[in-house]
Amino acid sequence: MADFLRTWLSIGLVGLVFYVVLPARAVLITLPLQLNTTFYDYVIVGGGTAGLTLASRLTENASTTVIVLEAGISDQHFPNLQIPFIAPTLSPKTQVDWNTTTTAQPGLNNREIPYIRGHVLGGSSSINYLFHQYCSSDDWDRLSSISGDINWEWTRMAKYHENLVASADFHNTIGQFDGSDHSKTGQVPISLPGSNQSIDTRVLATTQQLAEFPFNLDTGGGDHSLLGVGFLISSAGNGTRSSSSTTYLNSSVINRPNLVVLVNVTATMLFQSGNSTNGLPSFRSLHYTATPPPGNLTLGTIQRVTATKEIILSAGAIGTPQLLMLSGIGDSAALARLQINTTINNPSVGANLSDHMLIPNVFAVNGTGTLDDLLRNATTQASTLNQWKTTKKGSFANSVSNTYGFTRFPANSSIFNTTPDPSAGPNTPHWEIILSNFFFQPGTAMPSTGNFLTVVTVPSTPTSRGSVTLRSNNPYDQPIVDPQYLTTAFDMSAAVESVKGALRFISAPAWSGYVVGNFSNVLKTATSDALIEQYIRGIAGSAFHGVGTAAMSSSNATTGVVNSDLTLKGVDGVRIVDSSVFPFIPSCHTQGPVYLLAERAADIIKAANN
Ligand SMILES: Cc1cc2nc3c(=O)[nH]c(=O)nc-3n(C[C@H](O)[C@H](O)[C@H](O)COP(=O)(O)OP(=O)(O)OC[C@H]3O[C@@H](n4cnc5c(N)ncnc54)[C@H](O)[C@@H]3O)c2cc1C
Repeated sequence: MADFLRTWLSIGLVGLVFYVVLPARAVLITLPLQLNTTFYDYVIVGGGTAGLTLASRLTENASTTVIVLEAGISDQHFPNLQIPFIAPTLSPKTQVDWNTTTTAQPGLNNREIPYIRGHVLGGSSSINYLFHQYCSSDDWDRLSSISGDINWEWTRMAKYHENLVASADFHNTIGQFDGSDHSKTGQVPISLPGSNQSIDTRVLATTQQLAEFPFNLDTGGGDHSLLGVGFLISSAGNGTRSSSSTTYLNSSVINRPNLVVLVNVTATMLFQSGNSTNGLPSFRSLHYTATPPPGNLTLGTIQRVTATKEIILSAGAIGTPQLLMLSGIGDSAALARLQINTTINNPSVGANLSDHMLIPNVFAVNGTGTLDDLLRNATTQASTLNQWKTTKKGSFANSVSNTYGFTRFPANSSIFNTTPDPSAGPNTPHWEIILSNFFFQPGTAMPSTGNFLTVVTVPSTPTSRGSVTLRSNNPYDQPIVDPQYLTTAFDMSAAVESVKGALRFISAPAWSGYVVGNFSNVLKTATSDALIEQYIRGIAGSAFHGVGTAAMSSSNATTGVVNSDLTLKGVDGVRIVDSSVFPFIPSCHTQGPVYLLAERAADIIKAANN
């Protein structure tokens, strides 16, 4: 999708840069020489989803000093990040993406696929697709049980909620969400779709016609079951993206004298600055350099910064284990092969990578209300862009979907014959269905004519586990990202069942005469599970929800990277707060869980240091 959208939007986006005026926010520091000191209470590596949440919360106390080091650029120069609908054009292979590619994936016919992660202030929350939920209460309860910390239970995490605002067009949203499930005092504005799409009524009719896909009044998860199909809640307010940068780092926060945000700098290594009173190695200093241009591996001038209280790693599920390993914290045999001295031997660092897959199933439809012509027609794009610029309404104010949902496999499903149910509990989905009113098949050129429906499916509880390892001891070298997609029998069966579920969804009477046929010739002739499997291996991609590479475990566990209070095991002075600490992938999109994690982390850190 990204390629064709970038093409069709290129003219409009150029226009946007000139016309959209961003709200005034303080200029971020880009040169280390501008710093007054190299000592701060907290040094946060990564100004992404979790990192900026923490920076904002920790500097609420005016006497607490914080520096954030962000490898990417400032989001303030990229107003197109704010337009929800064009999110898929922001990556891959752009200035705001790390441009990481996976290793050849055996489960995907040995394809190497883009592994997108934000390289910009706000991190992945600045470029993601804005789906927003908190996953199931079971997911949080499992985290609590694995970590041995009751405070990760959903009932105790629910207080860290978002701020539900009106839909972009202020339409009547009664029947589209449950207001009692949402806080109005949180930091991240979220909202319902601002404009109807022609397929919305068919989707809703399907929930009446097929018992398998009941209507879900609220898809936010947490207090409300995720199961069923309903309206998408987006991390957008008034038609504009809510990222961790636009929300937690708003103009009043960025102007705090006790907060410094340094962009375009890459942390390259933590180093031991002493020992704690109980004999653990203390890591409170780190090295960083100006971020080099892509592909430049020559080490730049090294700067040093020291935390008087803690270093907090929020560099994401790839960046955090990479930095740990560069610092000698990881599997000692692997580190030795790269001439890195081991300080802490912990083979769990970088292991256990878990990610969701996205399977885009495209169907030709008999109808003209799709958004395909918007994608093809420059005049319509220009007027839609203009509508967004002037009113923050219209198709560009919405995410790529209005409706979606989650479902479980029946308890007696043959899929459980060989693998016990990997879900966190009975209210946790096994797969997700997303309805998009246009052609959405990453990597495939959009047909020049025709109208399409894309039914994306996402298996929610994958059991395949991959890894992040170092390619070399050069901090600018991309790490080796190997998610091992679809390498378990359960994951392959779940993927096949999700596609069959998508086919059942569109076989409801509501779609009769509308869906004309499969776009994919492979799916068209896939008359057996084995053939559907082949189709999936050729088409599936990442949903960019990687977790698990610095997994949380109880303090007496023999595996894992952080304790339940997010302190790095075997080390003094370091915590990890980002998606890498989830030992299991939450069953929904991951930014909501990351925000909650970071909110609680801020409370833990404040309590520990007061
Ligand atoms: C394309 C895309 C679409 C997605 N869509 C959705 C969605 O619709 N809904 C949803 O819920 N989730 C979505 N996600 C996932 C979600 O956005 C992430 O799980 C979440 O934002 C991760 O937060 P994080 O804090 O762990 O990492 P990030 O937000 O990625 O932050 C990590 C930050 O650390 C910086 N960094 C890394 N290494 C270093 C270093 N050495 N020095 C300095 N800085 C460093 C990075 O540049 C980045 O800014 C999507 C992700 C992507 C990439």
